[in-house]
Amino acid sequence: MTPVVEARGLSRTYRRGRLRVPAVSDVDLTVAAGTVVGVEGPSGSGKSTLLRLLMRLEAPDSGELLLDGHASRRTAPGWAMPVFQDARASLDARWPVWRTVAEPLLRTDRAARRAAALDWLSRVGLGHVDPDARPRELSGGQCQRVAVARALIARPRVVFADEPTASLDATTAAGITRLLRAAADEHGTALVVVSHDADRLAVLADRIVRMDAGRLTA
Ligand SMILES: Nc1ncnc2c1ncn2[C@@H]1O[C@H](COP(=O)(O)OP(=O)(O)OP(=O)(O)O)[C@@H](O)[C@H]1O
Repeated sequence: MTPVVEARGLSRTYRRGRLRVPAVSDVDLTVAAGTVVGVEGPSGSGKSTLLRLLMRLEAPDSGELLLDGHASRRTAPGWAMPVFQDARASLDARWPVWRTVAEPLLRTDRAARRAAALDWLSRVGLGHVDPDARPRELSGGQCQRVAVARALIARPRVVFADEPTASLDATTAAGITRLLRAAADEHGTALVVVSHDADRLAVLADRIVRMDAGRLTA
């Protein structure tokens, strides 16, 4: 079967003055449908840069990235969903949270979208939050859960998540971990999850890879 994500020799170097900082060096990574790959590694080892390359938010200096076997830049809306490290900044400050959660449900009518969003807010443990609240009225961890709900609501083919449980207490983090795992098991979503939390990754991931100074080790 064609992997959902196939990276070959991805490299990305940043310029800092006269210096060249190799953030990601010659990374090969394959992620099949229904599998969760955990990415761990020390701060500054290139994990977030790798995710941005896989999401095609940045172009690599060299290497190849195939998504569902295609090298073209465009994927269908909602095909790949992100959960960014700074969740609040990734949410539209002007939108009520229900609308943000429902955003990937492109063609559904408004009442159905709102109902689905309320259901997902409840699944991520935000059933008690006003669905018309704006992100500034929520805590960082609540914004993170809004981002997870938005990422999963339309059953995407792949989710790229950067520290999706970092600002959550242990019980809430366990609930979010179960939802991510269920997306893989029940809907065949592929997930790439960056986390500093080795225990959580051990529960969530089928395979854990480690970034070290831009290089990937098994
Ligand atoms: N936009 C940028 N411009 C210049 N250098 C950058 C940029 N983004 C990242 N870097 C550098 O690339 C390297 C990898 O950074 P990256 O954010 O990918 O690491 P990380 O493993 O995600 O770190 P953390 O765990 O702290 O989030 C670091 O040396 C960082 O300073």
